[in-house]
Amino acid sequence: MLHMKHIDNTPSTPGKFKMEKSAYNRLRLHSSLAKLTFWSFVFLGLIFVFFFRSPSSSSHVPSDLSRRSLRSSYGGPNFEKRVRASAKIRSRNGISVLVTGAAGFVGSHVSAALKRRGDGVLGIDNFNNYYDPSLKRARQALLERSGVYIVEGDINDSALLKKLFDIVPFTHVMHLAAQAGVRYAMENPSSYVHSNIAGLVNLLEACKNANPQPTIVWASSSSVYGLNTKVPFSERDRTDQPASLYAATKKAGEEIAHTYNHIYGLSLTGLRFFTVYGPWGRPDMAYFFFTRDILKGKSIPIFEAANHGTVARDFTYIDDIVKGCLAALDTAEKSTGSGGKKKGPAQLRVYNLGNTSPVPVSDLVSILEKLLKVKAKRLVMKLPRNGDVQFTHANISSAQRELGYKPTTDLKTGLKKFVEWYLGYYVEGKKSAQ
Ligand SMILES: O=C(O)[C@H]1O[C@H](OP(=O)(O)OP(=O)(O)OC[C@H]2O[C@@H](n3ccc(=O)[nH]c3=O)[C@H](O)[C@@H]2O)[C@H](O)[C@@H](O)[C@H]1O
Repeated sequence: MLHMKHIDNTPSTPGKFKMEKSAYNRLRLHSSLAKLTFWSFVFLGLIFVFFFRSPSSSSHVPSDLSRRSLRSSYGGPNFEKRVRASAKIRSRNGISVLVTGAAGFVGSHVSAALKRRGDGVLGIDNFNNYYDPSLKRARQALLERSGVYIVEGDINDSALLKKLFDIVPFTHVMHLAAQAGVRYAMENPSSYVHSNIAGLVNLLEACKNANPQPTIVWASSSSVYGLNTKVPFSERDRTDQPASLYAATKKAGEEIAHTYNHIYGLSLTGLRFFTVYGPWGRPDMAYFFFTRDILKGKSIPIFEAANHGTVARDFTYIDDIVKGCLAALDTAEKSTGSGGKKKGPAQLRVYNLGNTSPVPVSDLVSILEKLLKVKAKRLVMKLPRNGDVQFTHANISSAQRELGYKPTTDLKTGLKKFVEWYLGYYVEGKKSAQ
């Protein structure tokens, strides 16, 4: 009102008042029309957004990945049928397990072993290209033949995880999806945070919300012992001086596991794997690319510590690791919570799964030379400061006592099996090793 009065009584030029007033009225009419048009557009825009947005893009779905996944292959009766069939328990006292990273090295072996003994197994894997994805596809094809379906998706996709738990009341989760490799962390640090931290939290969120809550067994790493010098490494030793971001994310995973156990009553068992090797292994690991490069006649870098110090690893054969994983699943207690609420204290465990006999890297090369019948071109180099530690050695007394874990394969026997597989897969199979 005051505003109007002020305008009405303020002619700019004498004699022009009347005309100015009608011009002002026209102006007001125009501005009202403009406002009306503007708000109509806003309103229509809101209606458009409301009706045409994907139903899966509601607030609990965090990323484009989630939207894409639900729109495309996930969902529908055929998908649910495949998921249910794969997770179906076929033995008395069997368990139903969601295996993350099922197309990976350890994941594919564990999935196959569970399926063989009649457990229900559903895999999930994002098939990323950290190493040759065709090897992951070949593992997938093998599992497919034994009735294990691997859903192609990321553990960061909470809508997908929720959907899987809605379809199957998994009793257990075997969490093996991770960004592995100690040296690659300097090249791509965020992939470690994405998979080993954000992915783990996302998975634990899905597990804690599930009803019933599953029991979780997951892969930690020998690298958490970092720069420790006291050997063999025991679970009671300090783990607060990691030498790589990989190790730091695995250590963080152990603390995150503690939190979810404490707040939500999730039963959690972390397994500290010691340099796992064997058939269908990871091409980024030394024993694997040494084999490839020895056969190609390329030189191989062999690390040594200061003053010609030996670099050694407690190399552990895949079958021994698989037995440890299954024993951890079988001895784990149930989670105590339901639908996000803790009902009582739950089990929280961590075990070393190693071989207990460290072997110098130069000896590993000698074994490969004999098996391949080719002399290696050795290029001895100083251990780079990019994540490697000088040695690892597991004390496995806890796993022995509580899981009945007893490794039986020495490095020579295990590498023989690896080389047989390698030659069959790459040389006879005429595939190119990348
Ligand atoms: O136990 C683990 O938790 C980790 O094990 C594995 O790490 P590592 O034990 O470092 O295996 P890997 O790279 O095969 O090097 C083997 C040896 O070769 C030496 N090495 C390596 C490369 C090279 O060019 N030359 C060399 O001498 C090197 O110094 C080392 O002594 C997994 O990759 C990792 O994901 C994690 O699971």
